[in-house]
Amino acid sequence: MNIHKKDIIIIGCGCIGLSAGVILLKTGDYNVKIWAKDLPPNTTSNKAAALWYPFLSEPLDKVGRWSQETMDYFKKEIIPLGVEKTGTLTKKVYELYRTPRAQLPEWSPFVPSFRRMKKEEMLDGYIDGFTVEDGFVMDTDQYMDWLVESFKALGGSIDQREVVDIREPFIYADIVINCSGLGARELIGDRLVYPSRGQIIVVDNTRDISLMDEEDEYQLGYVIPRVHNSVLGGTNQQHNYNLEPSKKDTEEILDRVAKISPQFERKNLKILGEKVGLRPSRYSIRLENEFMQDGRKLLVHNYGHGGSGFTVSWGCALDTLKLVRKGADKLKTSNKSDVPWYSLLNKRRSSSSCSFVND
Ligand SMILES: Cc1cc2nc3c(=O)[nH]c(=O)nc-3n(C[C@H](O)[C@H](O)[C@H](O)COP(=O)(O)OP(=O)(O)OC[C@H]3O[C@@H](n4cnc5c(N)ncnc54)[C@H](O)[C@@H]3O)c2cc1C
Ligand SMILES: O=C(O)C(=O)CO
Repeated sequence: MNIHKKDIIIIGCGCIGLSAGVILLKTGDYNVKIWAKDLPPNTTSNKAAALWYPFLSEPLDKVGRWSQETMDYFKKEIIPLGVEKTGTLTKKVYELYRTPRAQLPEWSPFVPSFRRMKKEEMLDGYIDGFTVEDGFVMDTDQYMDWLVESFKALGGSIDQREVVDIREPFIYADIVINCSGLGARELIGDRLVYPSRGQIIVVDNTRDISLMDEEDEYQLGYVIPRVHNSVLGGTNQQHNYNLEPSKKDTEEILDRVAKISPQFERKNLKILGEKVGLRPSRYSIRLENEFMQDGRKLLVHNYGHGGSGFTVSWGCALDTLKLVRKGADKLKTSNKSDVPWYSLLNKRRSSSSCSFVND
């Protein structure tokens, strides 16, 4: 531990916490430790498909910028390392509709390669759609393992431990990053974050294009080709905490993807497994500073990424660094005569009493 660097504790070892940790460590200004209840492969992040595509997350203008910054980071820092290392493959993506879409997605102005699909690209049964030429997909287990390796190679350390009281990590660090995903509901009492249950099916063959039928944002049909297999999805069941795969959902997903193209009819597929994850949904991704303990401690919130955690991860990590820098400058130095931290423990706090500082 280098005493000239500021100590930071990140709560959470999903794609959000790990990306933030890598960006902070790359500056050379911080000692970074992750505390997390669950480690890969037992995080929501490991249950994701995953492809780069803004989905089920707000606010769409910021999601647009964060998505483009993430795409730029992948192109510069990750894809050149090769698929064997990172499990990341570039794959064009088609978003398909059976009804006309007058409006372009609000995030699209931020993504130069975004365009409406041409007639000749359309699949049977669809009349409208969008495409991003330089999209990419991650085999999430392989990608998460690479993220952990990268974080540790930069000097980061990971403790598997649950944080029951948000004030605990502040005993050891003046700056804490809250990347707890759905856990923020309990950790800081944010009842605005809730689960959107997603079930996926892993099948044996890979394909050349990611195909997403989001005609109905709850009855999803998508095929996401990955390195060694493809992922079929999916479901979007809000406030559903069931982590067990459901036979009914599997059957309905297979019916929906068969409608995308006859090549995905179940007779042509070999099911390798099913996964369920609870997307950390929130009306808006929370990425902001909160000053604690009379301004002597800084809590940076980075959670609530819904269906786009991977898609915005590096953009949000870069903004986390900006927030840390801005917040650290404003921290009051703790002097010894201050009230000791444990005397605050009997003052229960609800999130509504937090003083949010939007930087
Ligand atoms: C089926 C499915 C498909 C998806 N597909 C895509 C996709 O194609 N593209 C995309 O961009 N996104 C996709 N997503 C969304 C993406 O998975 C999430 O947005 C992302 O995983 C959120 O990352 P996270 O790090 O915030 O959360 P998580 O991965 O849940 O990590 C949270 C971490 O915080 C820890 N934690 C929580 N509370 C505490 C506590 N009190 N003490 C200590 N540690 C704590 C947890 O243990 C964990 O380590 C998909 C999601 C699902 C379910
Ligand atoms: O199911 C999801 O959350 C997606 O982002 C599509 O892969």
